[in-house]
Amino acid sequence: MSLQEQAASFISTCYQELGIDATTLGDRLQQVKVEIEETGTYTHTYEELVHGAKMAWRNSNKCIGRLFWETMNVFDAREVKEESEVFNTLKNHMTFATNEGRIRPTITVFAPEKDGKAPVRVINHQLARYAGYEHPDGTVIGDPDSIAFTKLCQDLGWQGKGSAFDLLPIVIKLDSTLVLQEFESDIVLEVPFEHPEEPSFKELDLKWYAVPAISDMQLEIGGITYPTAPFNGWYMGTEIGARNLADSFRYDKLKEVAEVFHLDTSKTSALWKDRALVELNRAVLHSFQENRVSIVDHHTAAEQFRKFQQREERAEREVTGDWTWLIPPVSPAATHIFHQGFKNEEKSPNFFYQDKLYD
Ligand code: HEM
Ligand SMILES: N/C(=N/c1cccc(CO[C@@H]2CCNC2)c1)c1cccs1
Repeated sequence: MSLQEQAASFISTCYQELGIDATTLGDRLQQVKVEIEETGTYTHTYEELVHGAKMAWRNSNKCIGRLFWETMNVFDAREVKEESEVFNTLKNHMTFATNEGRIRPTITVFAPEKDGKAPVRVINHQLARYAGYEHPDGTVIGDPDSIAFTKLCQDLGWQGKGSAFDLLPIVIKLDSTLVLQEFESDIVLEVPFEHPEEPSFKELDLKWYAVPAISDMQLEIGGITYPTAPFNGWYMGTEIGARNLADSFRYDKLKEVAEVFHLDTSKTSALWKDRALVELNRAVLHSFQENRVSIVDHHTAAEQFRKFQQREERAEREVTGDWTWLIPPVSPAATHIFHQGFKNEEKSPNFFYQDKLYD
């Protein structure tokens, strides 16, 4: 589709969903047509940007959390150009979103691509994430998923403490220069893990950051690409308890958890990994709840997703989805999602992967 057609399709849908009267729509479509003819691109109004970002979340096929798509907070940072302003805007996003634990789903939209180039990029995968250090003997401290990015930060002069949970700095790219800055430690809220019944669990010294904020995907609305549009929600417990801390290629903690519960790890048929997974996930949910930090268990999340499906049905919109991502990694068949199919059709507006600026 041409830019003009993509723009017309988005703006028509947007105005129809917002109940804006048709005469305004006609004027707007004409205005956009002229702007594209004159400049090769067009500028979204604030309300088009806000609704477009919400539609992108609603169209995210891999997301189980879409029930709340209309409640997202949208910050318009399209005029933010200076390095210090970019860092401040990102810190303000994290502070606002964290909200002392009552997490607010939020997106900050920076300037769109111009002549195929991004005015600003955030290099981090997430605004908050832990470093990964690969020692010469092959042992890894911290998050193996962060090894390459940690090396980049070190090349840029960053010194981590070398612990398993060192918060990484923010790295942005402006005018083809990479600049880094640490978040002040009070900006990133973290939750230490304890188990609801087993006091010795805390001796594992596990913790995780409160707010997942994806900062490396691009937002596409009506043919316009926003390369930097960091967005956050809250965690589903299994992301931390069944993947980040459990995967053998991540923090690989299942054996240590099994030992805390004196499980027999000599044969798989004792299902010690499954029992360790349940106890680790119970500890994650319990600890977030004890610290009054938003989190959702995978059963509640599935029920919320069912409600999203019902509401979309009433709005006469087909719910598309990627089944392989929508099913939770713990007890998937205990949710309704497992027992149905989804069309994995890509709608727009949406979020997309883009080139990683480091290897
Ligand atoms: C509010 C709470 C939210 C919850 C509990 C939630 C839950 C999830 C989960 C569990 C995943 C799969 C992640 C993985 O397996 O690594 C996911 C994926 C995704 N979510 Fe949500 N989400 C939430 C909010 C949001 C928001 C606010 C946005 C954007 C505005 C969003 C957009 C996405 C996208 C684009 C993906 C796929 C990412 C990829 O392809 O790598 N979600 N979500
Ligand atoms: N709970 C979340 N979970 C995720 C959502 C999207 C992506 C991810 C992490 O994706 C990584 C890349 C592919 N798998 C891990 C996690 C949210 C992050 C931002 C808003 S909600």
